[in-house]
Amino acid sequence: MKDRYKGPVLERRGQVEPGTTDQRLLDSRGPTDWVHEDPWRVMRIQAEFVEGFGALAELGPAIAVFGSARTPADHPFYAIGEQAGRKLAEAGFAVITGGGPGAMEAANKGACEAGGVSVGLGIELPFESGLNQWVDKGINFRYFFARKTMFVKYSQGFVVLPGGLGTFDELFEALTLVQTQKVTSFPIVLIGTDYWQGLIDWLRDTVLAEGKINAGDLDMLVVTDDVDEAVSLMVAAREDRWPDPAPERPE
Ligand SMILES: C/C(=C\CNc1ncnc2c1ncn2[C@@H]1O[C@H](COP(=O)(O)O)[C@@H](O)[C@H]1O)CO
Repeated sequence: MKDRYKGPVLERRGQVEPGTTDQRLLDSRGPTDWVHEDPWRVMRIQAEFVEGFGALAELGPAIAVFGSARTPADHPFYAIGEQAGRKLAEAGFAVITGGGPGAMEAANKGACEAGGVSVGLGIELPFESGLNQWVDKGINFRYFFARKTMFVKYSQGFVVLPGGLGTFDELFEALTLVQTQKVTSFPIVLIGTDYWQGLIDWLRDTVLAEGKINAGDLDMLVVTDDVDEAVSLMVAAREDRWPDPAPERPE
């Protein structure tokens, strides 16, 4: 039996697969199981990174706004989300959200109505709701981890409105990246003191007290009810990072 090379892979004896790669590509009558297998998924994952990087590369300074998908349009936090989107846009930031309903929709609406750049990074979910109507540049991701890379790579700060597990996931990922110095000068502002105070107390009284974080780690978080304060912190971080003239993002 001859050696068989498939790209860099050598196959011999019982490991040799019948047919050639070209045959498998061109033979439409072949089995289709491969579309559900990991090597094919890797290509789709790669494609999500390529699409995301390509679509967002020239976005300019941007802030991600996170928050509950379940915030109703008549809730005060919807109005605060809208205000945050609007004021961030007025300060010259693109606004990036998860592109879904609730607090995400509110921030996109504020940014869009203020004439800013309103971005939605949606996620394919079993109970699909699609990108909200206020997203002007949208990408729908299959994979959470590819989508999360985009939030961090293309935002210079996070504004976090009250939310549930999805919001916690995004918040704690950002905190971990700052703590481990994977990202620098990255302000994280939680809006809604009543909502977040319990978490802050637990982080201080239990997590810090048990030595699981350093006192300085708590300084990563600013908690406020004031959208203007949140926006000012984002502007100050932008000025620190790109002091005059207008910001140009490094790769
Ligand atoms: C629950 C419903 C729709 C969910 N649709 C979502 N679309 C886009 N992004 C989402 C969605 N759900 C969660 N996310 C992400 O997590 C954060 C919100 O999660 P939470 O658990 O609601 O706090 C948000 O920032 C998104 O990035 C139907 O109402």
